[in-house]
Amino acid sequence: MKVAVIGASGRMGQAVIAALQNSATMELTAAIVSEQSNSLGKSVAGVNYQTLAQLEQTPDVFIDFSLPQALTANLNYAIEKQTPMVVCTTGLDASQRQQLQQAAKQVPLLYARNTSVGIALLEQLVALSAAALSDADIEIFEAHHKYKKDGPSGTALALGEAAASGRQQSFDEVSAGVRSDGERQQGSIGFSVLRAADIVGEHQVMLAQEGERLELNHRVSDRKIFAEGALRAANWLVEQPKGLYHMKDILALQQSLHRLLNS
Ligand SMILES: NC(=O)C1=CN([C@@H]2O[C@H](COP(=O)(O)OP(=O)(O)OC[C@H]3O[C@@H](n4cnc5c(N)ncnc54)[C@H](OP(=O)(O)O)[C@@H]3O)[C@@H](O)[C@H]2O)C=CC1
Ligand SMILES: O=C(O)C1=N[C@H](C(=O)O)C[C@H](O)C1
Repeated sequence: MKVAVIGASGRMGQAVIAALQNSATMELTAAIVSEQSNSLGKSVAGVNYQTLAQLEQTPDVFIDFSLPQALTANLNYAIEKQTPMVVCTTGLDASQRQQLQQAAKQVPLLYARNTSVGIALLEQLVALSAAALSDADIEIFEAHHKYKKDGPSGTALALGEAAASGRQQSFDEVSAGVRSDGERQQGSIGFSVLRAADIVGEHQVMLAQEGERLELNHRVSDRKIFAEGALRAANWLVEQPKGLYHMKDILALQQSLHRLLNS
């Protein structure tokens, strides 16, 4: 399978390229960067860095770990070439999320703010816990490396959305955003953000009640976890009809949880 990586020069782009070099079935055929990139004129894993406009050979799938400002051009290209795309970029605003929905009517897209299996499972556990502990105060903490541009992380927001959906609430109505001062409003979901050194990605969801609290933690110490998840997503996506998919669709976690809860 021919794979084009968008954001190829970045931390995640490099991790995906390393994972592709270990794959028996998938190969890197294009390393896409921005028009301003310092990497143009250089190569990686035997492939020259190039812009999307310079791409000559259409791949079987795109894996996008770039930045929000690249989204529109990336989606338009995927539609034009009728090529599935795994979108892993975070920090998208509401109109960009809307663009994803629209584009998915024309081409298969998988949107994953976190491609690890652990976070896909954690989202299900958070929805379940939020429903079961319906009065608990929910707070979400995330920690990442000092270069991360967006915050709260895409994963933290996805976990907040999972908690709200577990309580059949609208996330926008219950989200308190990043906490600063003032009393906590009952039923709100607050976020705390830490940026330091080389932390790869850590998330904690706390469900606190008087006298006890449940803490659900996930820590990634190596970006190959995200890279391998993205390859798994790409492998799965190329077999799907147009539509918008998520990691949970690949892993069928909802069915497993449902079976367990009903056994
Ligand atoms: N879903 C997941 O599991 C994960 C998602 N992420 C997300 O992935 C994204 C990238 O993270 P990370 O690798 O750390 O970030 P980096 O800043 O290291 O990499 C982003 C790369 O995107 C490239 N880029 C910028 N604009 C464009 C453009 N218009 N077209 C093509 N490439 C472009 C830049 O390359 P150049 O300057 O050379 O053009 C840059 O190297 C972030 O949104 C992050 O939150 C991160 C980890 C896991
Ligand atoms: O920028 C990162 O590094 C990460 N971004 C993703 C996010 O915003 O949730 C996923 C991961 O935690 C690493």
